[in-house]
Amino acid sequence: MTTTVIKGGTVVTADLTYKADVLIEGGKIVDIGPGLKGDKTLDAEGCYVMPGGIDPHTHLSMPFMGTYSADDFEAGTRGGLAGGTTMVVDFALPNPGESLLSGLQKWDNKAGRACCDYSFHMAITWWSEQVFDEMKAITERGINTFKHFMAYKGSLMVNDEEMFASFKRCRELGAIPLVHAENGDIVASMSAKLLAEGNTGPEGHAYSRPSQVEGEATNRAIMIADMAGVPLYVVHTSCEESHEAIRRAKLAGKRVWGEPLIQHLTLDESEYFDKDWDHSARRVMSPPFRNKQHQDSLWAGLASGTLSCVATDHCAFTTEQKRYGVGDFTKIPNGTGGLEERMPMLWTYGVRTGRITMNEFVAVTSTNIAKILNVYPKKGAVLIGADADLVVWDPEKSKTISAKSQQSSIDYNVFEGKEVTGLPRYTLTRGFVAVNDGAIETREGYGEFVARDPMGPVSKALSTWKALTEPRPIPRAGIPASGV
Ligand SMILES: NC(=O)NCCC(=O)O
Ligand SMILES: [Zn+2]
Ligand SMILES: [Zn+2]
Repeated sequence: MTTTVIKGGTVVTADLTYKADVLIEGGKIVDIGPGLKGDKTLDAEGCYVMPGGIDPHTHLSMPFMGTYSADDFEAGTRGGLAGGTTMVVDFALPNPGESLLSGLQKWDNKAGRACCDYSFHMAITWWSEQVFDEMKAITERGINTFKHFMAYKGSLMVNDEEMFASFKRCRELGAIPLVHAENGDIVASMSAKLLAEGNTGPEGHAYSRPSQVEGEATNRAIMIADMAGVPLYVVHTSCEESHEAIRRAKLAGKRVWGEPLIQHLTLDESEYFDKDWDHSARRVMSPPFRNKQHQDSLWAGLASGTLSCVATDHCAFTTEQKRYGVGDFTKIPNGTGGLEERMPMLWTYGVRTGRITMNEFVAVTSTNIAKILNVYPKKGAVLIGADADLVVWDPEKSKTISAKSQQSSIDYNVFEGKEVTGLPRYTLTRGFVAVNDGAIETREGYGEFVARDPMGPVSKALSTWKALTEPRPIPRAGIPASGV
């Protein structure tokens, strides 16, 4: 078998920084140390050798709001690799009333085109005995996370009773529930009022989803998860109110993780006040972009560890698709791109500004989520035996982000014109060099499904603690427990 050596670089992991070569064989890391030799050499002089990024939140070819998100698994993962991401986790979305297994089959079919490894979260969009039963079959297929939409009333949204039932099932199975935390009833009511008052433009989207809507839902989901006895992962945490709820829960010993998006960290609400309808509509996503105070809160969360992972929620729509919502902001397909930009933007606005360290960068782009998903150290690590999903990061390489040179298939880029410094020289997916000295040489269909076992360390610990402390009957002399 041929070997590849990454030579002369500095290995950067979530907790260490040291000079070493990395030797790869059969898609795995087989040695780390000085003076290594291989059949093929990749020059990493002046570069950092880091675990490839894991994006835990994408929607590729997602049927949504009367259309499909425009980037499929090929274009999405090609963009990811171009920006240093070597694994994506997409959401399998059965329609309400549809079997989870048939929903999964559809995503299996689409993901066959992926250029890097991938996994799925399963969405719970309705509740029944069938869903309860199929959740077990889903975990046996290597999926240990279940997503719940608290928003999108009338389509994907589940109510508290359904969420509580599903969370309890997650606990039995050792799985982790995820939530899109926005109060869908309030959003629907506020949207109707705004439209009736003539607020039909894209800014209406932001007005209909203030931060309280997110803070309330986040806190509610945390409390429901605590009563069900499961950990909770809150996707796209965008504001202080939601972060506050997560922070408070963490300090109280609850097992909760928050996931800010690169868009919320670096783009703000002023985008919605642009005079150009297309400009504003292209940035419509849920939750919407927030103000600088909320952004500061998210950055502080990454630095302090109260927020855990930076994702993209990559869900790209063309301008033509966005125009479905001319005259009614509730019809603008929600979503933005970011797969190619996540790592360079976070490096530029996080590491280069001193908001986070290089090791924290690795933690929040890769290692933390690998641990949460229970795939560490196969993924998210530079260790002997780990998959050779690596990025050789050139901290001096710069570019200006532009739709003209992007991998995504859409006609604009929400980060257009941003100058980034810090880009991959090489990106390796299980040893295959998909980005070669900046050239994109991805292989469609190369990606493999990554199965994830349930009952990861946190689920196990919390389950043990909840079993120890659960309510018990008090034995009383002369009173039978059965009441007979
Ligand atoms: N975030 C967004 O606006 N679109 C994708 C679906 C979701 O995650 O809510
Ligand atoms: Zn969402
Ligand atoms: Zn999403």
